[in-house]
Amino acid sequence: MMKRIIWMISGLNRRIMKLLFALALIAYIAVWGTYTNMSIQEIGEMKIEQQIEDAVAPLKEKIRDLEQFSQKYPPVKFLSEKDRKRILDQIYHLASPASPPNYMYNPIKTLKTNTIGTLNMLLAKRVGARLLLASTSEVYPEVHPQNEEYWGHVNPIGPRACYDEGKRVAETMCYAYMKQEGVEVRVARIFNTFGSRMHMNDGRVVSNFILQALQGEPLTVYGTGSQTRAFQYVDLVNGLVLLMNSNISSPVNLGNPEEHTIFEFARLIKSLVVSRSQIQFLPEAQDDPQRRRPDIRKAKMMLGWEPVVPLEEGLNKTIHYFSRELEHQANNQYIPKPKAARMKKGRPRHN
Ligand SMILES: O=C(O)[C@H]1O[C@H](OP(=O)(O)OP(=O)(O)OC[C@H]2O[C@@H](n3ccc(=O)[nH]c3=O)[C@H](O)[C@@H]2O)[C@H](O)[C@@H](O)[C@@H]1O
Repeated sequence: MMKRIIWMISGLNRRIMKLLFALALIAYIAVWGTYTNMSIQEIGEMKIEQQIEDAVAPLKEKIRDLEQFSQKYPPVKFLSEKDRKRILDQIYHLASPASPPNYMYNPIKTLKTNTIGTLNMLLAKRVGARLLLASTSEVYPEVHPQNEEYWGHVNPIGPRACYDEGKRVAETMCYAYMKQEGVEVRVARIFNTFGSRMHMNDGRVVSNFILQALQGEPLTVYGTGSQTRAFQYVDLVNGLVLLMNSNISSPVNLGNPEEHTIFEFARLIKSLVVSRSQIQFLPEAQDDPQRRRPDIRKAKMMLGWEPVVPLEEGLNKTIHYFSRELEHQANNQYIPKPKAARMKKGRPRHN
């Protein structure tokens, strides 16, 4: 074999040998020339590019791995309408100022909350959510006691109209959406509810009287104090949850049927606080409903709900909460003031 190769090389003549050598030399010069013609800057750039390439390579690898990983819950925006899941299995629509001085302060806002706000909530139809509207005893002052069959009697141009007419139209909207669009609605007509964590400047009678009694100020009774109310502790929330989860789509009263005159109520709070405050009679509030007591037979029968916390126990809890808040506020040098309702004309008197 070796002999054969030597024989082949020796067989090439000198001319061919020279030609091969020249070609090899040209090729060598061409490659070296290209390299040496590159500027130092270009060589530097090449090196940086190479370094970037090296750093990015593992990241590219990682992205390829992640792309193979199938997500259980991909972002909602990438899903088709049919596959999108909703969190709102239920909506509690409780928004609205509730204290008369508050809702009368900005009647337009009160109306907007109860009308436009309720319409917005009724977009529940888009997601198939069930909507519970917090309505009010204010839809029916006039007959006594109030059961759900009574349709109410309100003054559409009075100072309370922004609230009670607002709530009435909110109920109307709910039932229109129920009939036309199939929205599931629940309507709770809530009667005078109070409790710990209510705002001290709320302006309703419970917070006003407790605050006045604790601060040694006169308890302000509007009118003669012979008007009545029935007060419910905030454990009423259990009634809302039961109603939401029931199949009752017609309105249901939630409240405590234990009825007191406002004067009796002022005396009760004075004694629970052990306060030396006087009772002061101010002019009657305009359009003030004179008698109110819920008929809660429907809630008892259909929801198995009735008030659990007795009035005095609920008041004691609230008094305790308010006195702690007052201590806290005193440290911050802030003195809360009870808010006054809109009055008929007249002079204050004391008993
Ligand atoms: O909870 C209800 O069923 C409804 O009734 C309340 O209205 P109202 O009962 O007039 O609430 P308060 O402001 O607490 O007044 C109760 C009674 O106490 C009187 N009052 C109020 C405050 C006060 O300092 N002194 C006083 O004598 C009022 O004139 C009224 O007769 C509110 O309108 C709503 O929050 C609610 O929907």
